[in-house]
Amino acid sequence: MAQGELKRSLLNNNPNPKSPIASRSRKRQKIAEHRKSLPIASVEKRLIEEVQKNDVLIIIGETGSGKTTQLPQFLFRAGFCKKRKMVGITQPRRIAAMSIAERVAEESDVELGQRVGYSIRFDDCTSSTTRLKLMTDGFLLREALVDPLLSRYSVIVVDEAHERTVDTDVLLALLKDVQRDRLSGCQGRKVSPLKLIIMSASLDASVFSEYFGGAKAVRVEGRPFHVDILYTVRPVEDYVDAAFNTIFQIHSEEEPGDILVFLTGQEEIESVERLVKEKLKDLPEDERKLLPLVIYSALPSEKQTRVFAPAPTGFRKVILATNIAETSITIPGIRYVIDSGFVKARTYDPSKGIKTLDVVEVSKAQALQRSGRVGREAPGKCFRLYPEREFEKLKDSTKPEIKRCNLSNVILHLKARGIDDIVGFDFIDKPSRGAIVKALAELYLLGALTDDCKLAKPAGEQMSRLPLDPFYSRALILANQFNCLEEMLITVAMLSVESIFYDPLEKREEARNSRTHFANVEGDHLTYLSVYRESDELLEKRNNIMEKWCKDNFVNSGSLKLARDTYREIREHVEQMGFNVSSCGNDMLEYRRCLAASFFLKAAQRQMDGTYRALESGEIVHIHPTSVLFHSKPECVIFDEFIQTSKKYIKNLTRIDHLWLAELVPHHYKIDE
Ligand SMILES: Nc1ncnc2c1ncn2[C@@H]1O[C@H](COP(=O)(O)OP(=O)(O)OP(=O)(O)O)[C@@H](O)[C@H]1O
Repeated sequence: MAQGELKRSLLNNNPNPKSPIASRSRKRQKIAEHRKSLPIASVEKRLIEEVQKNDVLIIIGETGSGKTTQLPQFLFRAGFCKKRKMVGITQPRRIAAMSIAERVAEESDVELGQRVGYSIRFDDCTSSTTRLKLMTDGFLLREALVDPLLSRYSVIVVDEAHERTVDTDVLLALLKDVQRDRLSGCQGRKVSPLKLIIMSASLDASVFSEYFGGAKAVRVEGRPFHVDILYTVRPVEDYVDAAFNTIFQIHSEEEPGDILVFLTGQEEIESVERLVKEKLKDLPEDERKLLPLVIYSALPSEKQTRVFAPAPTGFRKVILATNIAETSITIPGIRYVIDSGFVKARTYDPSKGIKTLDVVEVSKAQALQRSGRVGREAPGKCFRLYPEREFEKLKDSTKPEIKRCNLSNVILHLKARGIDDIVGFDFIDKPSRGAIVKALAELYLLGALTDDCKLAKPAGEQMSRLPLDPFYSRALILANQFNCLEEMLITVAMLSVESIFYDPLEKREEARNSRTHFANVEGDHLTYLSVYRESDELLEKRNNIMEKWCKDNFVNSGSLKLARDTYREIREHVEQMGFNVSSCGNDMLEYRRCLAASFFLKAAQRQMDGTYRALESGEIVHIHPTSVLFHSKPECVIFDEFIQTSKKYIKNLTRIDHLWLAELVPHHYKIDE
């Protein structure tokens, strides 16, 4: 964003500049009073003293006690932003970084993007005057590649550390190094020491304390308002049904106030949204004032932020959310939370390269965070759709993501920072040796590492600079040689977002029929290319018909928009790397050969019985029903994803000639004798 440019209001509750001065000052006064009443307000002095005394401080406080919004302002007041230094506050999620920045700007009575700003992928709302910067932990990790000492920051606050995302874990490890390097005046530069604050409401402080050599932990006692926790008497048979019934029970029996419902994924959310809308049609006029809204990660930011806007007068909002709304954020007006007790969790089996997406029980820490979305502005209620005895049996916390994900990206990042001993690296929780070895081997085969496991030049360096899965980065580097970079940029952008197409359950047939004109016999990658190109032509004509076009073709408009943003960002990256973005025109053969050379570790061959064998792992797999190749079943394909749901499926496929593999990747494949 251009310096100083103003950002739209996310929360829709910024003072209207045209409103009378009196109302503005009333609002300011209200905010000031509210801030004073927060539990953290009474310990400002003590917290600042602790930060001054300790290089690493762990702060644990109840949800809503004011950690995230107040601590940055305390630090600003205490002088940590003097000499043009910044305080950086990281969040695991984009939506939290944006909405908290807006709240802190409002409380500080400054324009967003000036003293208080945020930086997330695709959206930089900071300026040269920014002193308090909210960002995702992934964003700070990338910044550390450019500025290894993070020299512009005096303090980094890592918020919601209990989530233990892979980015949080790697960031904490790097920050430990940065602190040491800054103390020892590394790289001949004099940089003042870096303070690190780790925060959460549901943190096992001992893990972090030990990791940082006995770091001090302080507790902020108290929460703003009481929350009633209600459990079911017996386990429910179907939590989606139970959630639906609870929404209407609250709507008819409880005092006014909005409802936040935690479900597991987009499909579930859409189905409850539909059910709610249908039921509302049958209700008498005066009982219909319920407004369903949805929020999940595949929605573009501007749609996600709709949940923050107040409901029209007399209406009650019911927000159907995934765990994206579980931590950090305050959605004004929420008085009731419904916790299904379930979440979708990703795991990865490195030996087979297979991802699993399972619906699993939440941990106690997650249940606590969910109930913590109420009781922030007023007393609230949390309806847990499971009995109390089931709650007691839940795991305390979720398994750290680093122990259940593909490590290629992490390793590439560490290598780019000059860290070569990955097995000996000081992770908070060490990933298994097998997972590390597998990722190292994969990176070597993809050309990112040399045979002595050093970052390969230039390919490995280029791959580490691209904010992408290493397979996609390789595809872009090769596409530069195959003269199909334009097509590959689109492909990678489309593959980087969640489900471009949506198939509503009751309209599955209609959805598939409406999309047949995009379908390409060679596979899904070319099909995505057609969708993108058609949307390009449409945008050139008229922007406002895009939504309708998406609806008619069952294209997920949110995902398409994200893909278009991703395209622009990656294009900028590759251009900065000196690549010339050329197109292969109609020569799709070269494009498919490029895909084969890029995804050669994800190739599968048809078997006599119509199933496929993944050449790398030897696993028997099936073409996913959403693929355009589901019926034609070509002899050999490359795929993007290997995922286990009801069966082992391969998704996003393109037909290739198996002889290409030996020709294009002779170091890995040999021609059959
Ligand atoms: N956007 C907002 N609109 C209205 N009130 C808000 C908003 N953001 C924060 N608040 C108020 O400020 C309080 C403190 O919020 P803050 O996010 O700092 O708490 P926290 O301790 O970090 O909570 P959590 O552990 O859930 O992240 C909330 O309880 C709420 O009363």
